Amino acid sequence: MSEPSTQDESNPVITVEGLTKHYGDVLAVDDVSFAVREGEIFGVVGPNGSGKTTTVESVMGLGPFEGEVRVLGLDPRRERTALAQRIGMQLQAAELPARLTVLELLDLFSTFYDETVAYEPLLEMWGIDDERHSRFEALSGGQQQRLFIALALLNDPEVVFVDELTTGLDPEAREAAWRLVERIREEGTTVVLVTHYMAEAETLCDRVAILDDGDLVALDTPRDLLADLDAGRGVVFDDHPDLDLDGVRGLEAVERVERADGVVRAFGAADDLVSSVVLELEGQATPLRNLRTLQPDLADVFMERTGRTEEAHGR
Ligand SMILES: Nc1ncnc2c1ncn2[C@@H]1O[C@H](COP(=O)(O)OP(=O)(O)OP(=O)(O)O)[C@@H](O)[C@H]1O
Repeated sequence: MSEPSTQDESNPVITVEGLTKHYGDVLAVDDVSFAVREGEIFGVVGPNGSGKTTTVESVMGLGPFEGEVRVLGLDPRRERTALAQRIGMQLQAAELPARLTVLELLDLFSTFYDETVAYEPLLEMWGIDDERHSRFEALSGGQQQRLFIALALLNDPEVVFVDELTTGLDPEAREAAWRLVERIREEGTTVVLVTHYMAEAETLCDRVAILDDGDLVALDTPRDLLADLDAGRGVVFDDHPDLDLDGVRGLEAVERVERADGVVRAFGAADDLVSSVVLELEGQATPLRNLRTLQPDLADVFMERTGRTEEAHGR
């Protein structure tokens, strides 16, 4: 989980107030408000169709919306051209001409900006300097990710928008992409990260806005969202007919015991939950098997706020 954030709270780089967006009869974003602080990784999280892309596209000035939005002090509807010079957007593979080389792509995207950084340090920094003459289609998945980031940083933006960077990547490539995002922030750039992976948001983001069906259902640091959870933590182990759970049920640390599907789950918020359960069951003839802990995560926060699992919605 991220360390407590150290951003300047008095200086939001993005403010969103009452953002509302309809596509015909579909209410895609419903009265959403939040602010993004300078230097943070801000997550926009939620299941498919919850309104993440619509929110971020509105903030970038792509298309009309209702409400008030300021990015770096600019109104994205009236000052979109000026804003485009100061923000970075991560593109999707499908948006790049596959046969162009890395240098040709940098040339192409440079034409959008009044000023760009020098290519060579950028390519070196993201470890694709040896690939400058390679076609996009010939790059490995990891090299493509790094090129997306280099292109998004070509105009030395103050805020960069990263949308589903890790969708479809295997766990190792995903972690490598996370390190890239952290590096962007280390260079002093504010990052707005769109993802439907709750675990990704929990790992990477200083604060997250969780959307569901166009509504903002939670906004805070992952740590505080988890601390507010009623669910507490849990311990789980294999069930056995000879296990007597009365003692466990009576423990001060245990708030609830569930016995179903061949496992026993004991929940509670106390730090000594695990140790007191283990101690209580130690004397019994049946040994504890497959003991493990259950830590609540952002998916539990989503479930508590919406009454649904994220998978159950919009897929
Ligand atoms: N161009 C469009 N025309 C009509 N409806 C749209 C359009 N774009 C999005 N929507 C609808 O608006 C809602 C929010 O979509 P949006 O793409 O913002 O969600 P999302 O959280 O980014 O989802 P995903 O992860 O699938 O991109 C959905 O109901 C979607 O079907």
